[in-house]
Amino acid sequence: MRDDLPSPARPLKIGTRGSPLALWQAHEVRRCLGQAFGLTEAAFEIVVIKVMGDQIQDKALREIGGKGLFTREIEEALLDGGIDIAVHSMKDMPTVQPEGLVLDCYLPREDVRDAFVSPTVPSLSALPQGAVVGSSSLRRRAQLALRRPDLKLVEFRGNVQTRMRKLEDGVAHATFLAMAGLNRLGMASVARGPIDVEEMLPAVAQGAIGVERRSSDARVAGLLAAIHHGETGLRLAAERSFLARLDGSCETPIAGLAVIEGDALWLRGELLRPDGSASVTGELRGQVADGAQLGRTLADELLGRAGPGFFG
Ligand SMILES: NCc1[nH]cc(CCC(=O)O)c1CC(=O)O
Repeated sequence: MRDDLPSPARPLKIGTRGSPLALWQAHEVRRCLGQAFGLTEAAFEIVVIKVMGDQIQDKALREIGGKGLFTREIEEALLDGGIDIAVHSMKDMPTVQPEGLVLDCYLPREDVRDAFVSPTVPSLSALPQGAVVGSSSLRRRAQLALRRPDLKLVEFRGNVQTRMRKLEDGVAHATFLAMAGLNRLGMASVARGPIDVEEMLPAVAQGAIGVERRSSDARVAGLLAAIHHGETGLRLAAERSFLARLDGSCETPIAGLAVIEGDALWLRGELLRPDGSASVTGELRGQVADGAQLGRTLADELLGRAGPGFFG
């Protein structure tokens, strides 16, 4: 193994998108591997890869459609050997990986909650009647429309700075961002605070970073095993099997969250109509090791209650 470690002469190539959050995540994986194996930064090379989802800024992503808008080019680089590992926000990852790739390494999960962000309004419940909220997340839009049909929703994309500028310009009174991203970028102060998961159930895998590799690469598998966080993996196994059973895509508003309490895993899920006119929620508890099965069972239960044509 020692002979196989990355070195400045043969660096491990880490593929990532170029956004500030993506770069932070890639640096964090480098830091964890460096610490686990006593390697300096020179033993790694960060390779920034442009993805389709970053190049289109003027449209809601669901209008462009298709899964993997943030991952396809990175996975192609992994498959053709241009990079050795790929670092992803698990929230943006399709539930099925391309032939030849595996995703079984997760860093410890950050805060899973959404943040309420507004220059003028102190909290979600303090939003006045008819206030304008910016979000392009189908889940957040549907959750808000369900609970607060009086609010006006407008599309909102771009990085944190762009969104803050739009708020300052009065384009909307408030927006939502993941606490995880804000915490990682040292920007938690832009948030008024986290929203309880009881009030807004987060996206499946929110706050989790995953590292993908080639299935055939035993050397890299050994490196990644040393930094894998087991509890995060068990939680994501449940959440992602829930999502996979629902065939969750960018067009379906779905929320899901698993937490581990001792030997028990507690999975909550929510399906919404995109216009927020209806939702079905449910929860299941079971053994930690049965997470994937719990996810499928909860998905089937919610789909049964939703009935055909629920998503419209
Ligand atoms: N869809 C974009 C995206 N993917 C991951 C995060 C945040 C970090 C995370 O959930 O790990 C964000 C931005 C946001 O929702 O605010």
